[in-house]
Amino acid sequence: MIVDLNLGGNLVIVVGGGNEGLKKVNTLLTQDCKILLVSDATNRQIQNYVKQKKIAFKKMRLENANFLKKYKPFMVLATTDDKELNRKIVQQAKAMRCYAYAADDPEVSDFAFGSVINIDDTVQIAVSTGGRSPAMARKLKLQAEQIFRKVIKKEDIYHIKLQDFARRAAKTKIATFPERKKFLYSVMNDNHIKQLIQVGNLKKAQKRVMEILGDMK
Ligand SMILES: C[C@@]1(CC(=O)O)c2cc3[nH]c(cc4nc(cc5[nH]c(cc(n2)[C@H]1CCC(=O)O)[C@@](C)(CC(=O)O)[C@@H]5CCC(=O)O)C(CC(=O)O)=C4CCC(=O)O)c(CCC(=O)O)c3CC(=O)O
Ligand SMILES: NC(=O)C1=CN([C@@H]2O[C@H](COP(=O)(O)OP(=O)(O)OC[C@H]3O[C@@H](n4cnc5c(N)ncnc54)[C@H](O)[C@@H]3O)[C@@H](O)[C@H]2O)C=CC1
Repeated sequence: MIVDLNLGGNLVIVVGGGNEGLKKVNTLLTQDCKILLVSDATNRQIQNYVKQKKIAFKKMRLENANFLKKYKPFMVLATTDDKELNRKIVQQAKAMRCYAYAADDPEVSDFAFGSVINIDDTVQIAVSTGGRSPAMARKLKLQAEQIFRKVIKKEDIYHIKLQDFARRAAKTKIATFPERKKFLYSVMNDNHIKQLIQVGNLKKAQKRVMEILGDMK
């Protein structure tokens, strides 16, 4: 089952600062969470993230998973190349009731990663083969990406941002679901809004949304 997890600003701990650790950090940086990386060594890209204060880093050689007890993570990702250590980390994380993942052990992980197309941090499209072939998931993602980047236009991204604005306003100002739904579709189909979005004028489009909302009362 593919779900879109809400990390809700919580702490995610990534153990291991190699290729897999970096991949996970890159994914997490598109999400709303705090990131702590624990590893005895890292690569340059990770060091850049630390310098830019995008992630916290603890340089540590681990023998076991006891260090986790000092934290209150929402999710723990074990990405070292030591299978035994990754397992201990997953066990400890589960004992602490957080989501646990090991890069080398789909059996014990609470979830798997899909191969994700990320368009402007606004639309995400995931390909999963359910663990059958990660390499094929990646290949299909690359094929699909060419198509999706043509189909999803800049205007669609603006419309999503405007819908976000309009739904928030609707939730406080329109009492029933059918009316809110009708309002959101009228925003999407409004010719004036379409024109404003074409020229990238989100501010004026928001003003027009509030006018439509006012007219509904
Ligand atoms: C189950 C899963 C759990 C998880 O880790 O999430 C998992 C597990 C494992 N992958 C392994 C190997 C490879 N993984 C990749 C690539 C990706 N792996 C990803 C996801 C997943 N990998 C989950 C299932 C997703 C699905 O089936 O759809 C992607 C999609 C997303 C991501 O990692 O973020 C990302 C592409 C991202 C992109 O670029 O778009 C490649 C290809 C390459 O590197 O070129 C290889 C080598 C070739 C191959 O094996 O296919 C091994 C080691 C096996 C061994 O030791 O031999 C394990 C562990 C095991 O199976 O035991
Ligand atoms: N899920 C997936 O898609 C994939 C999973 N893998 C698996 O992921 C594992 C990790 O792969 P890579 O990141 O490429 O390895 P890597 O060797 O690049 O990175 C391992 C990292 O763990 C750190 N580390 C190892 N032992 C440690 C300890 N005791 N204490 C603190 N830090 C420690 C190292 O310093 C290094 O930064 C591999 O075992 C492989 O089986 C590999 C490729 C894809």
